[in-house]
Amino acid sequence: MANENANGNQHTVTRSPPPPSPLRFSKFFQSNMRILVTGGAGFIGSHLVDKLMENEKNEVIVVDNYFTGSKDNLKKWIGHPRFELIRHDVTETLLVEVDRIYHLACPASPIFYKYNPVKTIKTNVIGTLNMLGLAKRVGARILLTSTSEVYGDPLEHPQKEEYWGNVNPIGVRSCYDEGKRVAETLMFDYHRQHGIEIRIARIFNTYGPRMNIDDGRVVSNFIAQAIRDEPLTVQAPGTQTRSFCYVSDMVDGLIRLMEGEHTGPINIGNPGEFTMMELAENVKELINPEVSVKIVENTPDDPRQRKPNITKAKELLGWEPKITLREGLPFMEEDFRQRLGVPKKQIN
Ligand SMILES: NC(=O)c1ccc[n+]([C@@H]2O[C@H](COP(=O)([O-])OP(=O)(O)OC[C@H]3O[C@@H](n4cnc5c(N)ncnc54)[C@H](O)[C@@H]3O)[C@@H](O)[C@H]2O)c1
Ligand SMILES: O=C(O)[C@H]1O[C@H](OP(=O)(O)OP(=O)(O)OC[C@H]2O[C@@H](n3ccc(=O)[nH]c3=O)[C@H](O)[C@@H]2O)[C@H](O)[C@@H](O)[C@@H]1O
Repeated sequence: MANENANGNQHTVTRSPPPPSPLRFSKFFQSNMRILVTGGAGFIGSHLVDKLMENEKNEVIVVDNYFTGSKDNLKKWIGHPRFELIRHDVTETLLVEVDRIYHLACPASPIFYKYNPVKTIKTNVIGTLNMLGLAKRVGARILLTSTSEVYGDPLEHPQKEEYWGNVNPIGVRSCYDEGKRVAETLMFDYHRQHGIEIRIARIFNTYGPRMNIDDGRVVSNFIAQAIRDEPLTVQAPGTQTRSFCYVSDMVDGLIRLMEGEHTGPINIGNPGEFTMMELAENVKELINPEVSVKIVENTPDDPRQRKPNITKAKELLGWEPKITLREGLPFMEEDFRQRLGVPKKQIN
């Protein structure tokens, strides 16, 4: 068996994959697909769970250690007969019987992934090894949520999947970006050596309702600051760019990748590119025109530009994002206002 990689090369697979569970082909309704979502109590994970639970043939198991996620994000499913929530750290082995593994468990906000960098590396390396071991034992297909951070501070713009990146291996972000790079390597080695069915998504900055209010990422920071009448903290120089994808588009892309025929890596993101100053101006205009913008010190190794080339996602998955930044920000504002208990001011 052979599979195409992002460069169009063939990866030779030496063994056939383990046989999947007979349930996948069961004639009579039980649950056709038993799906594990690691990190399912987090921001993207909980939206993914909502979408997967819409299909009554899916049974969903979430494992999460609640480091950055919360049971609150899943409260509508707790007690549902097709849903199970397990407090578990992916750095420990896990024995469950499943057909699909969406492997998201990993803190994503720089503040949180830098808080305990050794634990972040363990989560990416040991956590991914454990999930691959599980996939191998039960013959499950596994999808890894990798990141645009594997491109580091990119010297190529926009970033195509073929680009190998410009990553500092010893910097304060390395626990995350190098951790994800090793996780991708492990995925391909298990694929080549053991025939595991793999999928790799390279996710670009995603935002939406349910992000932690004090998550520290830029969109959640600006929205919370605008609602609280606090200055928007643009980290210097403010000309650095990001491309922001709304969470429902992201979930749609991840499911298409999982159920499609291509291993990836495939970029999933919205190519609309903004400087941080432009983002601040959009938030100001849409949410609170009276708020000020303050330039503050940046953190080391902050990538200067980031924009996905999504040709592969379009051609191979028939996917492209639908929601623009200016359409998505108000949905997030509504969620943040509700959680902060601050209604929108009436403008006369
Ligand atoms: N949101 C983005 O912009 C973005 C971009 C690129 C990649 N990603 C990737 O997508 C995934 C989800 O990101 P998110 O934005 O939802 O972040 P998040 O922090 O909201 O969710 C991560 C979840 O993983 C859990 N977790 C962390 N370490 C764990 C461990 N050792 N064992 C079990 N659970 C653990 C957390 O408690 C949390 O519920 C991550 O893998 C992240 O690297 C996200
Ligand atoms: O999409 C990705 O691949 C990665 O993107 C983000 O990393 P980053 O882009 O650095 O995310 P933010 O912390 O939101 O920072 C974005 C930009 O906003 C700036 N920023 C951040 C916070 C703030 O208050 N003000 C501000 O100007 C930062 O300097 C940076 O240039 C995520 O945190 C990672 O989990 C994810 O893997």
